[in-house]
Amino acid sequence: MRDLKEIRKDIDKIDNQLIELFKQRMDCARDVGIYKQANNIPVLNEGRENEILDAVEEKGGEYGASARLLYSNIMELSRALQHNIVGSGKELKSVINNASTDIPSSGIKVAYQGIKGANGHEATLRLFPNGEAVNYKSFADVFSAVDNGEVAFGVLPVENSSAGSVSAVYDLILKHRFYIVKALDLPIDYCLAGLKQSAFEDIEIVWSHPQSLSQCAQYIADHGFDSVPFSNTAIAARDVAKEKRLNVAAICSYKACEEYGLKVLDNHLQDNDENTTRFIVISKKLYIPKDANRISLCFSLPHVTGSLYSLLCRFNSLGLNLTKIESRPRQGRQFEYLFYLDFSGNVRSENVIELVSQLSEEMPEFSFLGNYAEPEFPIK
Ligand SMILES: O=C(O)C(=O)C[C@]1(C(=O)O)C=C[C@@H](O)C=C1
Repeated sequence: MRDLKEIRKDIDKIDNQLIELFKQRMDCARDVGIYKQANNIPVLNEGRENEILDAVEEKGGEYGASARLLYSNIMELSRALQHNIVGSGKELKSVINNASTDIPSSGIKVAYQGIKGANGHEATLRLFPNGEAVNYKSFADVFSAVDNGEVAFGVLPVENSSAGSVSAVYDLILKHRFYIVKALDLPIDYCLAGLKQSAFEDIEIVWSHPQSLSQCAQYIADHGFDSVPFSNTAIAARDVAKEKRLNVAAICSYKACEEYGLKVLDNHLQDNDENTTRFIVISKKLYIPKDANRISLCFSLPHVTGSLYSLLCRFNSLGLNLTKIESRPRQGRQFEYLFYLDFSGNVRSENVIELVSQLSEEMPEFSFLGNYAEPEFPIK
């Protein structure tokens, strides 16, 4: 066995050589950057990178896979350097610099999906206490209303703490790419809402939105109820009141129960006590409030080996905290995905805007979706 001190001496010697070579390589990358800027050539050259990665993997022998990983990181660093030289992301920087900081709070219409008493309605009232809440039948209708200017903003649920993402909304976000200007985690508390003349023992069937049925799945199973999906919790409550069947109740908010003249037959049905749903506000116009602390992006990945891995490394190396990553299959393209990503930060800080600008140049179908203020913890 070799002596540890001796081995470490060797490592130090090799590192001294490696760091010199690394500096020389970065100097070359900088020179390529200057050449690329002068000749208007894009920073990323996937073909060249793949050639280098294949060659080092082969030459790396038993360490081939590790050599590939090391080089993909090195080239990531060369690209970051070159993006600074060529001044990447000019368009995006100008969009961000021209964003307004103050979101109008009164004299505006705000769209939500469902009817009065729906969780979306409650979220809208909390997000825009002085706005006019306007209801639409579907999530797609909310997007259309924002698109054609019928309303200034739209409020949409994106994720529930126990039932997961609302994938239909993510698909619409990725399709329309409106800006996200606010977000809120709303505590969700469900009751069992029946007719005034019903008793708890009469109930055999529950009506609600599939997400809500899923958030109360254990409760429903424990009581042996049959469940029927509805497009919205408040619509389920309204229809229970309309159809007058003694054995049917809605799983809905306390507000919806009251709104449609129903009686609370049981309380707090959600399986998880900390049940919350995250709502976002979409807008055609970009607003970036001064206290913005969350950034959303969407893109697809370049065809470079390990591109998702190296993307995550970039956030990690800047100490930026990813709060969400969601992938959705691209329509009509097998095994190709669009990514939706949220992270903590403000684009007014230099390292954040540099990273976002670099990604805007490198990620196919990139969109900056917004930088908005979101409370760290659910409101009560
Ligand atoms: O060869 C180039 O075009 C470079 O910019 C150099 C380099 C590298 O570090 O090797 C960096 C970025 C490119 O995507 C490809 C390769």
